[in-house]
Amino acid sequence: MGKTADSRGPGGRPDPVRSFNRWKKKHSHKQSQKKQLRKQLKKPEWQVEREAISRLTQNYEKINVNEITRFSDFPLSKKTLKGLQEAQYRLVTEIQKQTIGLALQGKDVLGAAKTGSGKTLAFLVPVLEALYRLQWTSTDGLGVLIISPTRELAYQTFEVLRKVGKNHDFSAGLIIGGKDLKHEAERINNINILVCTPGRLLQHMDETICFHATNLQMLVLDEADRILDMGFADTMNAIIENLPKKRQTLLFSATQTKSVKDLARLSLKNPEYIWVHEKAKYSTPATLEQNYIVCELQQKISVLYSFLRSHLKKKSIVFFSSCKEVQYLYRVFCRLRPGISILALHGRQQQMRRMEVYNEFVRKRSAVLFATDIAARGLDFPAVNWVLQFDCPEDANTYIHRAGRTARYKEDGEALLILLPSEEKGMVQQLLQKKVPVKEIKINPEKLIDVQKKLESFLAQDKDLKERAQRCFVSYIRSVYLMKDKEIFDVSTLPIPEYALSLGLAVAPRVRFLQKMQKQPTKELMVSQDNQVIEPRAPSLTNDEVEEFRAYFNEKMSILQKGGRRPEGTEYTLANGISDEEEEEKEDEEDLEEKLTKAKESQPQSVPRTGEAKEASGQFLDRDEEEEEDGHDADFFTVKRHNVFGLDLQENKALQKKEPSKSSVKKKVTKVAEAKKVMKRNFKVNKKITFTDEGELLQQWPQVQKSVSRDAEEEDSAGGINLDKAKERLQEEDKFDKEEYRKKIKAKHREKRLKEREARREASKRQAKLTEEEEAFLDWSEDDDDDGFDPSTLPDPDKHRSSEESDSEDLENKISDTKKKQGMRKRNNSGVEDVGSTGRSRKKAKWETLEPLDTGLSLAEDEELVLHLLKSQS
Ligand SMILES: Nc1ncnc2c1ncn2[C@@H]1O[C@H](COP(=O)(O)OP(=O)(O)OP(=O)(O)O)[C@@H](O)[C@H]1O
Repeated sequence: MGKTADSRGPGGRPDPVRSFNRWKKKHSHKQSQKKQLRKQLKKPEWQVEREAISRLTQNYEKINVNEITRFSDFPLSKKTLKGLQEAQYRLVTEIQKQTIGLALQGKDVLGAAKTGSGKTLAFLVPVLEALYRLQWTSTDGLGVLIISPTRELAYQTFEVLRKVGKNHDFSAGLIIGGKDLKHEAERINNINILVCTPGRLLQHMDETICFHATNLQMLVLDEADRILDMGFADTMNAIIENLPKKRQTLLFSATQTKSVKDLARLSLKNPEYIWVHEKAKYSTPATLEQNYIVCELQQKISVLYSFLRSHLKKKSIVFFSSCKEVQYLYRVFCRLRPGISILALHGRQQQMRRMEVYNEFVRKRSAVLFATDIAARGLDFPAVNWVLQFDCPEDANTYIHRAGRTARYKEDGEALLILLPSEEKGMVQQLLQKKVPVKEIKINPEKLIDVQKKLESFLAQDKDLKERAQRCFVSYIRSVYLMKDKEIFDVSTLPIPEYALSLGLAVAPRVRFLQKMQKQPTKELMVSQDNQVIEPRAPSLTNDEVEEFRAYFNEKMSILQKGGRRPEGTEYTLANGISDEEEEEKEDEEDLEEKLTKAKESQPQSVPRTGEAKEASGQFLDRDEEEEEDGHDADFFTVKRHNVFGLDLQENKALQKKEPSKSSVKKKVTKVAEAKKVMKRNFKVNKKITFTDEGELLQQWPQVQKSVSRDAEEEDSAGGINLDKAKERLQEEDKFDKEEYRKKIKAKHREKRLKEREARREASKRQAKLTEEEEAFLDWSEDDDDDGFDPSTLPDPDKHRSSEESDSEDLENKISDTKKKQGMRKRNNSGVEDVGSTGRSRKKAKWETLEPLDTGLSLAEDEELVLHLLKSQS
């Protein structure tokens, strides 16, 4: 009130002086604000940014998880927020809410949350902010490493990063292999955020000059439990060695590792464990409906076909345990034409094809993707309705990841697991332990469409398909054999012949390790010392053995992928970014498995290999196995196994010391002993005989001995191998061969000489003819002078020239012949050749020997004549 009275002048009118003062005050305040703004605008961008950064970092400590519902509730840079908004990310998910704040504060974080809950953004947002805070530029080099277990997952993460981080100025790169290493190497040094697979990253660390991670600020492991498991152990150890100790580390997965050992490897500093759904009733998304069916192995293909026929409008992923199964069944199902488009994704495809399939499946509204476990983790295909696990997953974690390809981020989805009767109890138990709610449902037998006959007819027409079926068969059996959990996976309970029939094969391909395995129980009975009857059981590998084997396999594959070259002092697990999961499906997997079987055999208690000869004549086909036989390393289990764990030299020695008894017990098999064994068996080599055009008999293989001592050898062949005599014989044979060779070479040279002379003679005849023609032409042109000149009547200048050239060559040849003869004579005289004088004499001879020599004699006679002349000259 008083204020109003004051501001008014007499008569209630406003006091103009006071009003003016008030206006002046307001105006000057506005002016000063404008001035400040103008001043700020003049500031360099980096300074404005720095001030904004300092305001943000001050707010980091004030983050209250309970108050956060949106990304904008976090103190994030405008660039990141803009990127998130443009990609339609506004509200945060639980894992994002709980981890982003901690990560912004610079803490090491282990985050676990159900599949499809948004873990990718939970680490990408802190990644962008970390580099923004430091005002990172391309000249600062590599700032963040994001490692994914598969190429597809790395690609997907990279795409999200590009989308969300598009307003930032950092450079991001994707290094996943399958591309030219050089091409990548040229760009890798300018990358600030690198999304990669472990193998390819290590390859660059080792092979790309100038590539280093010394400035690294943050390491992110997506699907951390997978990356830290045995399959990637060596690669990851080597990568970590190349990283600075002072850095921030973020680990994310739906099934997080709790292994202290793993975490120690990463040297985490007081990490924050965030298990979002630890107390949840189930470990899988609430919107995911999960069922399983139990059916016989031989029914599975028909079940799958019937399933597809009844879900034609849906988008489904079908998981198989091996690559060869995917390859075969994909082809067969394409031929069966179920009425839905089928795609296949596995580790043996070309990178381009893999990318095509991935993008195609993302785009499709209804389709079915046949895949191996390379598609099990992290992939975010939109709107997948069904996940069907055709083969039982190796453990509950794999189940969770596979099933998690559907029902992602608030969407619904269904998962169906197909179990064999022998797998049911163990697997269901494991799933329930892991809080996975699965219910059994029954197949309606009336709706089951049997496709076996169709498959049989396909295979009868197509040999290639049949071979694929055989490989698929062996591959599946092996995958079961190799499974760690022997309570669930028992290869001896599989209905082998029925399974083969269901694939369309009339006869089951031979699976060598199975045959050997079946023989083993007999041996066990034999070695039983306390006269107790031991139940025959399938020999199974211990978990450790399987793990060792897998790790060894990875290592081997990486070397193969690098073309067999392995830089000294480095231990690769994977190369070209091919994940362990992919590699498990490679052909060499089988090679190694076979090695494992062999290694087991080589142990003292293994079955003696008496049945080998019988097996060799076995009626069954097994191409893969035959290939695997080659190049097997008998001692792989002892020597290579040490490498698997990256033990240092001391440990190696210690291990070797511990095992002297084993090696001394084993008798060393020399080549001689092997040969004797073969001789005892009356082993006969097949002969390859061919006939010449004249009907003459020629033995091509094995080569018949031609030396003189052959008879002698035959005489004492009864007495076994005499090494000295064998050596002598070899020497004789060698001499004989050399002599033969010399003769052949001589004959060849002679023939060549004769041909050359013949050619020269021909050339000189042609020359004579041409000179005649030329003269005739000149005469003719003079006669027809009035009719005008027709150029087409001219002789071809090229021809003419070439004939001239050939003449001059001819001439030179002659000269060189003469020279040779002279040279021969000279050598004969003095034994030393004077290069200078030869050159001069050549020049001279060129002008002297112009006339072609035609004596009218035969070549041999010519030669003799020349020699005679030369002799008489000397
Ligand atoms: N805050 C968000 N708002 C909206 N959608 C989101 C959000 N966060 C993530 N999503 C979406 O959720 C889906 C799953 O996210 P993401 O792939 O990160 O899951 P994940 O937890 O990594 O799954 P997985 O364990 O299978 O790897 C994606 O399609 C993603 O776009």
